Amino acid sequence: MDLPDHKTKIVCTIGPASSSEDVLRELILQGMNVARLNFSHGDLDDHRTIIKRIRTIAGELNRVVAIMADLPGPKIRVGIIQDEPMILEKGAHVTLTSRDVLGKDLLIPVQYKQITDSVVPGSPIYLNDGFIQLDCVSVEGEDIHCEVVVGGPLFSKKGINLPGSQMFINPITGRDLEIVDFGLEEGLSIFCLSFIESKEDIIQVRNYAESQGKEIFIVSKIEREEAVKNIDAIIKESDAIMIARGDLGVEIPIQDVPIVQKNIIHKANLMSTPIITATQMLESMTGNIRPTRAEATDVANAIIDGTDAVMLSAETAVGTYPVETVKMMSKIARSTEKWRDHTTIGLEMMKKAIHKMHPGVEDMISIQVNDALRSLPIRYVITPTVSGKTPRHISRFRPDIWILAFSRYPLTCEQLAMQYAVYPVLTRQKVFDWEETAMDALKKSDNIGEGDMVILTQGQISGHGKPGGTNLLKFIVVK
Ligand SMILES: Nc1ncnc2c1ncn2[C@@H]1O[C@H](COP(=O)(O)OP(=O)(O)OP(=O)(O)O)[C@@H](O)[C@H]1O
Ligand SMILES: CC(=O)C(=O)O
Ligand SMILES: [K+]
Ligand SMILES: [Mg+2]
Repeated sequence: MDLPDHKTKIVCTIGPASSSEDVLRELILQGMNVARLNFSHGDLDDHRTIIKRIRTIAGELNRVVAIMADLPGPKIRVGIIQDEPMILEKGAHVTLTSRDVLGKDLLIPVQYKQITDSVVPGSPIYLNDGFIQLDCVSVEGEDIHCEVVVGGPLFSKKGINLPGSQMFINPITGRDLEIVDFGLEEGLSIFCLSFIESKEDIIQVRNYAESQGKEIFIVSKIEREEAVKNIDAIIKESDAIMIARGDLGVEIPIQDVPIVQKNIIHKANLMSTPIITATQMLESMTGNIRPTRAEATDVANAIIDGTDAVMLSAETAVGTYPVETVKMMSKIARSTEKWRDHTTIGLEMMKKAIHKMHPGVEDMISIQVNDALRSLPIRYVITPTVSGKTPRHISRFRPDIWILAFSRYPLTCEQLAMQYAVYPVLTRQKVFDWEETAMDALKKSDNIGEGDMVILTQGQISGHGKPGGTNLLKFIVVK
């Protein structure tokens, strides 16, 4: 077992800068655990090729690399601008139009027919992740006349945000479901839902996959005010959460993003729901070999907040230094985790909060394990798992040793790839004696020696041969 030197997981968006075999291999070697494919960009054939390539290389390197399909959702975009960029000057008058035209002479096509119903005079309209701001002056047929409040260069296909305006598109689009079909055909199980507002959006996609006999793992992206309001129900219904700060930082006041991030991470930790912090983490490394101090600090703070994974977007999709960026992220993670190992603040807070909920057997097991880790020289926690639940429960305390999650299920292993401190190990055959299997694997790879102590969690198999919940802890001293 080739255990990494940091326990925070790294998600990389794969794009033109990172889809070659060489770069993918380096990304994996430097610490990428999850490859994110953004289906807002690229065509399906390209994505299919990249999926195959990632699987081949991960297999060669004997690493678990999860593949995550990020669905476009109802993101509104600018159409095609003829002479890019179109320069929008402060105070200028421009026209957005839902007509199917090429963008030129301060006329900007928009790929959302009902934009004329969504906005009213006075509505703010943000372009390009909020870098450009327009105010609606008047709506006339299919045209919206606007004044530029904050100017800048505008390129084709950039996103449009209409915070506070009523939207007339369902968060789950027909295109999203087509991509779910494609993903299922390619054997993917992890899907990110963009711009969802309530748990019903999650249920809709889950039911859609179920109607095809497939179980999927849903990462709910929090990037709308409505989703922040409904966060408790959304976490309950989701398999994982992503704080998608790119759109979120335009949809809600940017100064609220840090606190929303902290609150959502804490809630997700309590529910043992894996959480990804995304966007602009090392943004300046898209073009520079080193990040800013503020960016390095942002990555560290997200880890201290309790994030399971940190995500790279443009940095790895289109940046000049994709491999160096992942390397930098790994280094920041390692350094931050070293500090965490000397503090018990997180553990105590989490224990208190869990006792206040209605803890179950697995909650108590996870507390016991983490208490034991503090008092005994334990090297690993071994958690045989079907669904991934037990390793997730233990992981939320952010232990300083690895949780080795042995599973027969490849999809469970993939889904655990985004979980802090969890190292998934795929077992090829049905295992009857987990103690023997796990100890053999550890000894074979020199991860353990005589006198070392490990914890094994186990569940009982019910009369029907179905696995029950974990309810046993065993302390093993290696002989
Ligand atoms: N498969 C791809 N092909 C081409 N460019 C890509 C691809 N994936 C990402 N990119 C580029 O990388 C940039 C950053 O990626 P990111 O996933 O954050 O996209 P986005 O469109 O800003 O976000 P989202 O659609 O998730 O809200 C994008 O603006 C796009 O230019
Ligand atoms: C990742 C993403 O969609 C965002 O940050 O908006
Ligand atoms: K997307
Ligand atoms: Mg987004």
